[in-house]
Amino acid sequence: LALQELSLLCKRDANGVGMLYELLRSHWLQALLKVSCLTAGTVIELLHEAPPSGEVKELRRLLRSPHFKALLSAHDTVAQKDFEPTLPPLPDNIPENEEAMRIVCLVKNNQPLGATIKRHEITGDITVARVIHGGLADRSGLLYAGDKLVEVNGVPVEGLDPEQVINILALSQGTIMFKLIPVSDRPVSNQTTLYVRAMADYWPLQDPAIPCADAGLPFKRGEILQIVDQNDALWWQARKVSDLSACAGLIPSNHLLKRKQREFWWCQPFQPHLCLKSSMCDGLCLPAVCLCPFAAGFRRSMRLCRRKARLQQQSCYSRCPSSCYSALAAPYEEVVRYQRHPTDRHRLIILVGPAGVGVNELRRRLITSNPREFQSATPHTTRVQKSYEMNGREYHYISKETFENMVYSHRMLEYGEYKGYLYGTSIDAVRTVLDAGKICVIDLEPQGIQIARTHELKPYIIFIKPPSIGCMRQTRKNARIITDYYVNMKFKEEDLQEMEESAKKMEAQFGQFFDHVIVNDNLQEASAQLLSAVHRAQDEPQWVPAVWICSDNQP
Ligand SMILES: Nc1ncnc2c1ncn2[C@@H]1O[C@H](COP(=O)(O)OP(=O)(O)OP(=O)(O)O)[C@@H](O)[C@H]1O
Repeated sequence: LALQELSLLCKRDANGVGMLYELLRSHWLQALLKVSCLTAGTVIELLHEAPPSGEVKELRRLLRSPHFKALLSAHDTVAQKDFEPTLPPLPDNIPENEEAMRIVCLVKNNQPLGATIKRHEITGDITVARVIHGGLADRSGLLYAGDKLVEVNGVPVEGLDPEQVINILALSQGTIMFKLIPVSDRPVSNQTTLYVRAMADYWPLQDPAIPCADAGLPFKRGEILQIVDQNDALWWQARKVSDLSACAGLIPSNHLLKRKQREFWWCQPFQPHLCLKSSMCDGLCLPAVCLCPFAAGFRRSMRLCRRKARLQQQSCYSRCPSSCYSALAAPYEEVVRYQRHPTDRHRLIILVGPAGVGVNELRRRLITSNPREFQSATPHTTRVQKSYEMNGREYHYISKETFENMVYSHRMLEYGEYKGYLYGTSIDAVRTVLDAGKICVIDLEPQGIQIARTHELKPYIIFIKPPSIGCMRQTRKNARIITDYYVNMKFKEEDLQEMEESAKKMEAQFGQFFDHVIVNDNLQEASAQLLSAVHRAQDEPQWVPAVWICSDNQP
């Protein structure tokens, strides 16, 4: 309506003076100016006096609704300039060259200021070193990296140490006033936000090199971080994706974290593809025969062979401090959000866990729940086929030479030797299941994870974790552990302890690769959790390594 009136006025009066006069006298403009000065309460009062038409009633109802009231109350606060706390007046002694000086007043609350300062080695100037994204200083939009501090709360900073300046800030109450010379050429940030998976743990409070420990962001391996600032070669700024509303924190840059790891991690990097030599005696019980069509991958000899792989790996665990791992190569792994297209192949599901935790029990239950949807990969072996077995069902029976060729051409996800025969799970066997449109579910020693992590298989890795020992004593009363000598042996106290220990080591060494963790306390609940995790992995967006998606250079 207002626009229509305006265009009419324009047509009537070419030189504009009359138009302006009429415009200022117009009812609609006067009403508009009046309303913008009124508080919400007054509007509602005015409506009471108005004749009770349908529109008035509706407006009254709208104005009384809680969200509208909140909006109007915010408007009223601003309209009445009802700010708190009241900022002090600007100082009288503003210098002559005030153009070059900026006075910044910030109200102190429980939050940290969100900026760090440093002293220039030669000039001794104290400058803002960095402003933390999302922090108080950043949100004020008044402080920038490179601004030179002249005064803090009226105290000249010339000649002071950064620590003394911080002391002044720490002691000040209410408001903080900075007098500063703005940085002449503020860097234009053209950085894109990057998402990474942390491949190591980081505790800023234990890092003597961090410029400000309180501004550090602690993180654990496997956590996804959003990197918002990489301007500094050594200290980046990041948030956790689990808490994007928080203000960013400092993390060591890729280069710095690698350097730290080189300093602290003296052990040999982990070698993922070990060939395991058996030193155990023969003459054990035969595996129980199971003719169900999805028996592949549950064979006892295969499991015992894998168990030995684990035992051999123990020697590496005992040599290493907490974090012996090849994260030395890449402390952060760039990740992207990936959602499988319904027509794409399914993601490989890998279950990892310490011996006896229930990996096979859970896998078996999952496959039995819907064999048309889930299937295991049939392992390969060099042992002789038994009369009741069928090639490709229990195992693929191949010669030692063929097996070794598969190993050399990196076609085995994991393999080992047991009782003089080779056993292994091949990438081809996984591919066969995936090509049939099924979800392939395998269990793997964690050492095989690195080989399985390819853009083709896009594995989703689930760690099956034991509950507390007390809990296992209760739940594992009827459980049976597979050993070399006994088929059905009850769990002993040492077995439970070993399971707990082994789970801790697996988490410490490989936790960064686990997409999901299930505590196998109650079997039914754990099975239900597994089923929903597997469906989520296929149908919902997940963080995956960026190279899987931008995969031109991927094997
Ligand atoms: N939550 C549970 N409560 C009770 N018993 C369980 C639970 N999970 C597994 N079990 C039982 O524990 C025993 C060991 O489980 P399972 O054979 O699946 O272990 P595993 O992790 O596959 O070990 P391995 O690596 O030796 O094959 C089985 O008897 C199984 O039924």
